[in-house]
Amino acid sequence: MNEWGAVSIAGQALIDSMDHGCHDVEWQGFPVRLIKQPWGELLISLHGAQVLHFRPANEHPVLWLTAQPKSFPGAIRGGVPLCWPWFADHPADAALPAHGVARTGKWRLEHEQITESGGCWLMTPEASLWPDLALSLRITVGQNGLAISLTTDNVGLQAATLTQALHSYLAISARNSISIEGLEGYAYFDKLQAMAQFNLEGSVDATQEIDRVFNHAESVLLVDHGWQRSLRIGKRYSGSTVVWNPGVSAKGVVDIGLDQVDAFVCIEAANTGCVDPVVLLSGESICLETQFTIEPYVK
Ligand SMILES: O=P(O)(O)OC[C@H]1O[C@@H](O)[C@H](O)[C@@H](O)[C@@H]1O
Repeated sequence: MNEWGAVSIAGQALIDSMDHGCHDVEWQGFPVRLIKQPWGELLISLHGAQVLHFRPANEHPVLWLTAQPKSFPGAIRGGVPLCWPWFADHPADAALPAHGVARTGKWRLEHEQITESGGCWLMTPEASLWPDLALSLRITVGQNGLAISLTTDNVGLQAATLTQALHSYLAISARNSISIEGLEGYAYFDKLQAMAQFNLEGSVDATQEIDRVFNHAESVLLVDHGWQRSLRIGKRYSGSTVVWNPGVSAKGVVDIGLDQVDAFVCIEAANTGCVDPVVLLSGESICLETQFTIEPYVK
């Protein structure tokens, strides 16, 4: 527990050791920008342009972060990894890394603006991550919470197809203390059943392993009865909502483990191959966005 009575994240000791302000520091061997302000805390990794941590003042963390990341330059589990320019396995080449190349790419901070109630950060890759596709990331903190927008521009001469996700690891008090609202009645593909298609009857049960891609373009409400918090997960330009928790499959996964599987659920704004792959003509762009907003808790 920290001074606000909130649960600590894996990087909390580092955050607590720093003064208010903005700092370039190292977390577990990864270069990060730590922003500590009266409005809250934000930790951004330059490796992967990944928001690792966000906590508005006097709140529990919004995002979960592993305490045992793979060594640099591996993919960091937690926060909001960028899956791009493909989500899950590459459709044609199994040798390519799952979830693409953005989450392990080198990024730089182009612009930072801090305000009384939040701020804005613009990031770009240090070098092109994929032929003919330019990428940039905007992170915005305001009174309404956190928004992350990933913009892809087709700077080539041919049309390009991509899939992508903002793979949010949302911190929770416990899996059996939450409800996930807004997906009822929607069609989904179940990765645990060879991508068979179903319609969701009732609400999502995330107390056990779950790996589903919903054909769903709306927002989701994550109600945490343990923390008495409602978190709205909004999005733009996304027709797929992915819900993932590894359940018992986390056993032996070094950067999760069975002790942590109860501490998060992933609800991801995505464009997936089975629902809404994106085709960008030459000169076109798409801005995939996810937003996290704390709303009044209603039992
Ligand atoms: O271990 P990774 O590559 O970060 O992926 C984690 C999970 O990410 C989810 O988005 C996928 O639906 C899962 O199938 C996958 O296991």
